[in-house]
This record gives sequence, structure tokens and C-alpha cells, in this order.
Amino acid sequence: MSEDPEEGMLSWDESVFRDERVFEIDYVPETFQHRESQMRTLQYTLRPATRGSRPLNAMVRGPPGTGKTTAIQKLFGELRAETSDVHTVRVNCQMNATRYSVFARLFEGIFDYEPPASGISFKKLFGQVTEKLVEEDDVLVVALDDVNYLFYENEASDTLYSLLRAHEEYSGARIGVIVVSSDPSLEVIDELDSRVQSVFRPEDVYFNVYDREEIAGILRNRVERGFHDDVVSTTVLDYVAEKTAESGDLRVGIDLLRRAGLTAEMRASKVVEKRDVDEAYETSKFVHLSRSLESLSESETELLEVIAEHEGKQAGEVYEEFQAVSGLGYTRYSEIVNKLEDLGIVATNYAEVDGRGRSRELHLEYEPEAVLSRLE
Ligand SMILES: Nc1ncnc2c1ncn2[C@@H]1O[C@H](COP(=O)(O)OP(=O)(O)OP(=O)(O)O)[C@@H](O)[C@H]1O
Repeated sequence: MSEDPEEGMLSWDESVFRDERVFEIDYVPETFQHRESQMRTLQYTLRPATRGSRPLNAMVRGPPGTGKTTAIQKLFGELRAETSDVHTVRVNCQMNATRYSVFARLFEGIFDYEPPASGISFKKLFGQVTEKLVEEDDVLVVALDDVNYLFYENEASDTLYSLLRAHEEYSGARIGVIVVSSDPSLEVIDELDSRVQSVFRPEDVYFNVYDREEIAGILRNRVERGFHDDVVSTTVLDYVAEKTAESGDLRVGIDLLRRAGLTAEMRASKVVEKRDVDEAYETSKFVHLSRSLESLSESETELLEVIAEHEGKQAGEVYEEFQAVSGLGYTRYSEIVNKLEDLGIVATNYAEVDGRGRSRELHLEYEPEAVLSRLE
């Protein structure tokens, strides 16, 4: 590595980054452009909470990386600044995909400590959460983020039912619910039990995919905060925006900027070039896949491995292999296939098999290598 800055090279203690943290996954941006109308609707649904009343429920939908979580974080921040009589709890359902663990997170949000690890019954947990709300005369606003995971585990109806009927069991309990789905193919309301449908009439708020110009504007903001001046040219930024617009997931663009910066540093370059973006993209384009794989259980991972090793094979054949490694039965196998399909990792299609009618084939939506290397 050259140490002569005159030649446009970075010395070992220099960095292209001004503040690398702005590219981190949990960074909440100061400016939140292009979401004014969605924020207005959500503020309207939550307004009753500031007056001590039960807020309206809301349903936030939109593809991954379109700012849904950020909107919730901003709103909850505003609400907490406004009043101390409202508890706001965002539950990540990818990590908490059962009714019990959702309520364990609510308990934690309200009491500021975790429920006993020895495990108490759901009824008791539920009772403690609601009693505390009534006792303190507080309102609770719950955001079930990535609620689609509750649907994949068949836990959505029970969870919502408990939240929405809490005031009937504990009179005076005031809870508002925001469900956030990032699965465009999930019909949230249709998939709920009728007993839930009859009490859940949320305000619908849609987060559309940002277009290329919007993406460039948002990323420019990040570049200004995250990189030193003149590290990322307009041409390179536009190139990053173009790559990001292919999926529309802003997370790809943010990851791409950070990785391209690191790649430039590796070359000891003071500027990020297109080739750094190209190199980084080979990893960044899998941001969504990596995130989906994070929360898979052991048997889900096992099945995915089998599918990756038997790309395009028939469902029956894949089952036999899976059964041999996991010992699980066909019903569980089908459930996992459905979940992997909902997650957009696996696709199934029907093919004609000679003389045996139609049969289901399993395919990966990604190159098998990309999946397998991320499961290690
Ligand atoms: N309008 C915006 N301005 C600035 N940054 C944004 C904006 N929208 C999204 N982001 C950034 O993009 C990334 C993804 O956003 P966020 O997590 O809010 O998306 P999401 O819709 O909740 O995604 P998912 O459905 O996958 O959970 C975050 O780093 C966030 O800071």
C-alpha cells in the first residue's frame, strides 16, 4: 500500500468514511424523505393515544426495504416525546414468531425487564401485561414488525385476537396495533380467522417501492454523512441507485455503499469507483437472502440444504432425502416448503411426469451456491 497521499492513495490511518455508522442496519436516518403521506396517516391513527384513548389500528404493507420499520421508529420516537403515558413496543416477529414470545417482548417493554426465564403460562403473562396497563392508566401501542412471520407459523390470528380483545378481559386496557407486512403476496386480512376479522378493521397504509431518483436522493444524503467529500462522485452514486432500483430494496443500496467504500479502501484508493460497486454488488445483492436465512430453524435449514443439493427434483424425492436427515414427517415437510416459498427462497412448479400425471418440482430462487455458502 502506498503512503503517498499526493498520488491519490490512502495512507494506512486514513479512511474514505466520515462516519461509517450511518450504514449500519439499525441506524435511524435524520431525514426521512418521500414518506410524508404515510407518516401523516399513521400519526392520525396514533393521535388518540396522546389523549389517553385507544388508538386506531393500522396495517402497513410494502416490499422489503421501503422504510416501514423506519416509519415506526420515527413515530414511536415522536409519541414518546409527546407523552409519558404511552408505551410503544416494536416486536420483530422474524425473531419472535409465536404469540408467547410476542407477549414476552411486550412484558419487557412495559416492565423494563424480561419475564421469568423459568416460563410462566401465556395466560399469566397476558394478565400481567394488561393489569399493569390498567393500573398505570397507560396506553400501549404495539407494532408487529414483519408480521408475515407470524402467519408462516400460524400464530397471527391468536396473537391479534389476544391483543384486540384485551379490553374485554381486562376492562380499561387500551391497546392499539400496527401490523407491518413485507410479504407482498400475503393477504393479511383474508388470512386471519373470521373471529379476528370481525374486530380488526385497520387503516391501510402502503409503502410503494422508491423509484430510481428517490433512491439516489436518499442515498446522496447517506453519502454526505457517511463519506468524506468527493469520495463518491455523482456518476458512481447514480450507478449505485441504478443497481438498487433493480430490487427496490434500499437496504441493498446502503450495504452497497458501505462495501464499495471498504473495497476502495482495500485498494488504498481515496475515491470509490464503479468497479468497487460492481465488486461489492456480488455480495450486496444477497442482502435480502441473508436476512431471510437468519431466523431459519434447524430443520428449515436442513431442508433448504437438501433442496439446494437436489435443485429441480420432485417433491417426493426431496422428501425422502429430507426424511433421512431430519426424521420429520410429510406434514411438517410440506409446511416448511410453504414457508420457504413464502420467503421467496424456494419456488415450486408443477410438471408433467411421463405416465404419472402432474408432480411438484422444487427450485431455488437463487443460485444453489449462494444459498449453501450462507447457511454455513
Ligand atoms: N425515506 C428514507 N430515507 C432515508 N433512509 C431510508 C428511507 N427509507 C428507508 N431507509 C433506509 O433503508 C433501510 C431499510 O429501511 P426499513 O428497514 O425501514 O425498511 P422496511 O420496509 O422496514 O424493510 P423490511 O420490510 O425488509 O423490514 C434502512 O436502513 C433505512 O434507514
